[in-house]
Amino acid sequence: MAGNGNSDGEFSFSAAAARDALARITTEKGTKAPTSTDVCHDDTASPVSFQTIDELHSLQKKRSAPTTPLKEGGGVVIGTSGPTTPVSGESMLQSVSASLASLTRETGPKVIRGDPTSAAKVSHVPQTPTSVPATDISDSALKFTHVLHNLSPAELYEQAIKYEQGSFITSTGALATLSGAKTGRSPKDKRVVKDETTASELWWGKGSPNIEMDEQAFLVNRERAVDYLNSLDKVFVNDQYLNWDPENRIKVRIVSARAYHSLFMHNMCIRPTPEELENFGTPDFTIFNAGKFPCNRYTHYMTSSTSVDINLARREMVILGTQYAGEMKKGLFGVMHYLMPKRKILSLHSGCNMGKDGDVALFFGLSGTGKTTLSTDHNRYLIGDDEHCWSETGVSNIEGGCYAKCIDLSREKEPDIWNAIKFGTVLENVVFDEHTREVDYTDKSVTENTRAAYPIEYIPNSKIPCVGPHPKNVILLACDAFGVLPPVSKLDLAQTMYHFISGYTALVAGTEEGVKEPRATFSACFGAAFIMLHPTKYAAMLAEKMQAQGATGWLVNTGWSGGSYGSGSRIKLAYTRKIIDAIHSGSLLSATYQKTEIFGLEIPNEVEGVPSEILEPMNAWEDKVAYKETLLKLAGLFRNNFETFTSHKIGEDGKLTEEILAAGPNF
Ligand SMILES: Nc1ncnc2c1ncn2[C@@H]1O[C@H](COP(=O)(O)OP(=O)(O)O)[C@@H](O)[C@H]1O
Ligand SMILES: C=C(OP(=O)(O)O)C(=O)O
Ligand SMILES: [Ca+2]
Ligand SMILES: [Mn+2]
Repeated sequence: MAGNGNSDGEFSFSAAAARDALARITTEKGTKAPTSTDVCHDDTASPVSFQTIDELHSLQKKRSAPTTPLKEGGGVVIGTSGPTTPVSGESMLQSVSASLASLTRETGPKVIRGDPTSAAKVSHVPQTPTSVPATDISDSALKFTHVLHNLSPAELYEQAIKYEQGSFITSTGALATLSGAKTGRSPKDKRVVKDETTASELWWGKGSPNIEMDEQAFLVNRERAVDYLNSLDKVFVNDQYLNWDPENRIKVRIVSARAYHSLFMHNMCIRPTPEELENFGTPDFTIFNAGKFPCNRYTHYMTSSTSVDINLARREMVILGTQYAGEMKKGLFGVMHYLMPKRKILSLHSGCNMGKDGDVALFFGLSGTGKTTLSTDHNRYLIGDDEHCWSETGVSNIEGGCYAKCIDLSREKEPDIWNAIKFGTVLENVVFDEHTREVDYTDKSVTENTRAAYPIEYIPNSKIPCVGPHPKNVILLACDAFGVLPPVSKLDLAQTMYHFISGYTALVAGTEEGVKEPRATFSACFGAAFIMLHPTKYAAMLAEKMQAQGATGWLVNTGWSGGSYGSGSRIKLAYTRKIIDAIHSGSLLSATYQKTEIFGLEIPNEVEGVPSEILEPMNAWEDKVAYKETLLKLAGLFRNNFETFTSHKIGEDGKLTEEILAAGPNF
């Protein structure tokens, strides 16, 4: 019989022995309380060291060892039964108090470490010792804010389940949560403070994701968020890092109201060691996530009750009116798109993995094109699924976790993602069986954008630390729902830049209301929503790096074949994986190629494991006239989109700019 661990395969259990193991009940009556020597026990039961239920409970939890001893009577409050983690204590609390301080009143919040419901003896936390005129004292200054600092996943589970509606443990141990009314990002509600510096540095105007607000409006929203957070019994504070490149690591602090948000960022950012946390000091960037609380439309620049505001000068981000956790991750990505190019480092909206021989591939693409799915490859080391940096020395992941789509997730097609959905993983907006807690990944009742956020080490072949050498292949992913782009084509540098700047994908608008026209999306650098500078700045850096490293560009269509959405079908994931394998191995480089009309793309005649009929898209279409019309239509959309860039020079090289302009469709 399997499972009992006996080497000879036998299982034995003596009922008599088990009965004897029970401590005997003493029935003796007497005035004196029984001592351990009075209690009759046999040699299999050990003496108990507790006399009361409270004592028993106090034995259950061992205090986490702080890396430095906390001062006796030093004023830092540590909960005895509330969640605790080893940190620097006093300096951390003072730093958090400074983060949470109102900018309009003279006294900051009083902060205490630990859960407000814990039985901890609460003593005072030292505040900035200013003597405040009585008229400036407000009730909010008299109140304590409990700080739950860098809790562990287990502690965050307990917080979520106790206090946040819609939090459940699924059958595989993940934490199912609801993100509330917003189940995706709100790009129209993004605001960036336009000041003297950012006015000239950032990309503003048509096509730009940066919608302006002024410093004053930012401060109004900041105060709103901080007052909201301080009005709560407790706030969660995460101190973590971005970027696995140690030279260019950024310290981030996330202050939030929900355990869901804290666990999400615990998984998505880089987790500090206890020693690093102790020496964390002042963060480089702080998020105030008050997403449960709306912004006020009477505030200048506000057009809805949602606002995601970035102030680069203050190094702060404020979130009001959306609880979708992805705002925090992608908001920080935007900040990196500003900070990194200043250091001559290129930030990339791409997945990244590495083969056994150290060959690195980047996977660019808009949402839903396959960055996460294709970078998670059992035969390769995962460096990251979404946000990277490319510096003088190679690539590094910005994050410490992955954020995978779960809709229609299957164990067969995506085993590593499937297996990563376990204890510690945040599962957003999925539907599950109320009794078994088994998740139905096909259910879109809450949203189609169901997600799993897990630490990168949950993928068995992740590369820790998440860094690698210079990329050999740069793969541009497009999910072409028109079905006219080839499943794979090899690009020269000018074509790579043309398609990088275009940032094309086409998805289907609404799958529910029957067959609809695919909608083309062009998003510069495959991530216009997150870039801060003009797209040509990133493009020039990419061209320079690809040229210097001799990297090859590829365009891979992970969308439709044999017709547009409705008549054709999505290219099988198994075929796309074969195509990607052939790129990684280098075998696709030695294939014979032919050039397509209009787009001028080089397509291979053969790819191992892929039916050759589908490699030239026209072959897969029955109606050749419809194919040609659709192709021309898409070419027109590309041309219109690129018009805004025709007046821009890419880098120093005037020749490259001309070549890029010529690398688009010809018709
Ligand atoms: N041929 C294909 N190539 C890549 N992904 C595919 C393919 N067919 C279906 N899919 C599905 O499309 C989705 C791709 O999404 P994802 O990898 O999360 O994109 P991104 O990370 O770029 O936002 C996944 O749900 C995946 O299962
Ligand atoms: C989290 C996101 O990334 P992606 O869809 O590319 O995985 C997003 O765009 O909100
Ligand atoms: Ca994205
Ligand atoms: Mn992704």
